[in-house]
Amino acid sequence: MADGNDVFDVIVIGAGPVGETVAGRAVRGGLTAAVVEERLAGGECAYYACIPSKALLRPVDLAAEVSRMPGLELRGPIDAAAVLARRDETVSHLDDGGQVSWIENVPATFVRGRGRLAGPLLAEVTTPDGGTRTLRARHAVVIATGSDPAVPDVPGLREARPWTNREATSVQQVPKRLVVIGAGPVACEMSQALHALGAQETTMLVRGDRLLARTEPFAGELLAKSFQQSGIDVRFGRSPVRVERPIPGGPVTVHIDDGTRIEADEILVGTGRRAAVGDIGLETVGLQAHGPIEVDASMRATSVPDGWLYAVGDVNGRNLLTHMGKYQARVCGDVIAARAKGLPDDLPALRDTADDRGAPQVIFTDPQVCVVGRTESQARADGFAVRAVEYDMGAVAGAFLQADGYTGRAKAVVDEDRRVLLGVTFAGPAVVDLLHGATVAVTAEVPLDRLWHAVPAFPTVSEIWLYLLEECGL
Ligand SMILES: Cc1cc2nc3c(=O)[nH]c(=O)nc-3n(C[C@H](O)[C@H](O)[C@H](O)COP(=O)(O)OP(=O)(O)OC[C@H]3O[C@@H](n4cnc5c(N)ncnc54)[C@H](O)[C@@H]3O)c2cc1C
Ligand SMILES: NC(=O)c1ccc[n+]([C@@H]2O[C@H](COP(=O)([O-])OP(=O)(O)OC[C@H]3O[C@@H](n4cnc5c(N)ncnc54)[C@H](O)[C@@H]3O)[C@@H](O)[C@H]2O)c1
Repeated sequence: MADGNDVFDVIVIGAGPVGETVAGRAVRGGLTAAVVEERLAGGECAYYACIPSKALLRPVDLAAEVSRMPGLELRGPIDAAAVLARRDETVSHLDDGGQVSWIENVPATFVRGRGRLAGPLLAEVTTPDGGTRTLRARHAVVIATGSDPAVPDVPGLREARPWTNREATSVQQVPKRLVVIGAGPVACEMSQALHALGAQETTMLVRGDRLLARTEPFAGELLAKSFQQSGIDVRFGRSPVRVERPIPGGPVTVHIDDGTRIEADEILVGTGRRAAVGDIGLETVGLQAHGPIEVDASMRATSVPDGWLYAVGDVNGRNLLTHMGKYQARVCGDVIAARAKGLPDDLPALRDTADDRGAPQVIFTDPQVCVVGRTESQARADGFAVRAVEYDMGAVAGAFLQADGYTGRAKAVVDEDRRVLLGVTFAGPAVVDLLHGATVAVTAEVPLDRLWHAVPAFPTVSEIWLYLLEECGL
């Protein structure tokens, strides 16, 4: 049984960016909270995903910018050792002391160990010394355990101990020959970063016919062109059928479905994620122990009676993005506090409405790919009266000042019935800061006739908005 010190209003299992945020909001709402973490507070995002990957990509982006500006020249290739050293700084050398202090300053109680449900409102923690600590929640338990990389069932692949995002982002010695499986954000970002940092022979095996298949087709086409120009070997319609690595850590041979094979120093899988629900005691509360935990718009697990279990972030499978998980966490922490105090729990801020409209996302490659809302094909499939307009970003004054030979494209998807934007995509250099304007327009459903009066400054790349609206007939 939990002793008096181990009873909290809210228990959060998993101290990634999402779990930390739930605790912060619940305490802000007047509750007490405990946060359980088995590895590093800060989660995948801080040490093996968003932060280190962007630290590896930023110099690549800058170098590309320099190469497009006459009069500027890099003195030599990118100094990979310096980049890796800076990467180590950005991940605090894998020391989570700063994150633990943040949690304690909330103030919330930090509990190091592996957490699992042990029945309604009960969690059991296996502590690093092998002991067990039982925590009891008065109001809610929140699962924020994130996700793990999915490794495809290719004969010999698991035995070859492939790299996942963890090894790729914490790389110490960049392999010269690299094979990457996948064409999503992980595969694209890490292929470009590692290629620029020394993986001279980088081959991407893409089972479909484009990169970033969930985005507008032109985004993947621009990216593929950029990869091919830089020397990355992108093979479409190709999958590995067998992998061999006879000597652990030695060269790896990848047999491909066209009968050819590649020898490489390392193989990286970027083939999606699985919700981290293994061995967290879901069966003790009647939930199935595989797949994302389904939740309602207040983040409550839909299949658990009495409404005390919540799930936020990657583990609920809504949108596997840090900012969307943290948004869900704000909803979740606030709604738990409201319910605990018997306050109205159905205010607009206490419901997730952003996930369904389409999350904003930036793929930090060169070119950058920024998306929010629906693509044209998604909007059509959802039954909207769609009008889609595109514009060449290279024709915008701000863009051609930005770089010689600026290549980029933008697209807006409009709901003709309501005259609001359903989705926007930008692909090109230095487009990242255009995204939030698009997010405001899409999520707040700003009518096009009002958007027309949001005049973009000259000569900025934002003038793309003017041209897209003109294409819509304004
Ligand atoms: C290479 C890569 C790059 C990415 N880049 C971006 C990006 O640029 N922008 C973006 O928005 N998203 C990005 N993402 C996605 C982002 O990393 C995730 O969406 C985000 O980390 C999810 O946060 P989370 O808190 O739900 O899970 P996590 O960050 O995975 O944290 C979950 C935490 O729970 C802990 N845990 C798990 N089980 C238990 C247990 N039983 N007991 C105790 N603790 C437990 C884990 O140790 C972990 O610390 C990237 C992902 C990858 C793989
Ligand atoms: N900058 C960012 O926002 C960013 C960066 C990295 C990751 N993420 C997020 O993290 C999550 C994971 O990213 P991801 O790229 O691993 O997953 P993903 O699901 O986005 O892409 C997986 C890719 O692997 C391919 N694939 C899947 N199974 C395969 C198989 N058996 N054989 C060959 N190919 C296979 C798919 O066709 C796809 O191209 C995503 O939700 C992504 O949005 C975000």
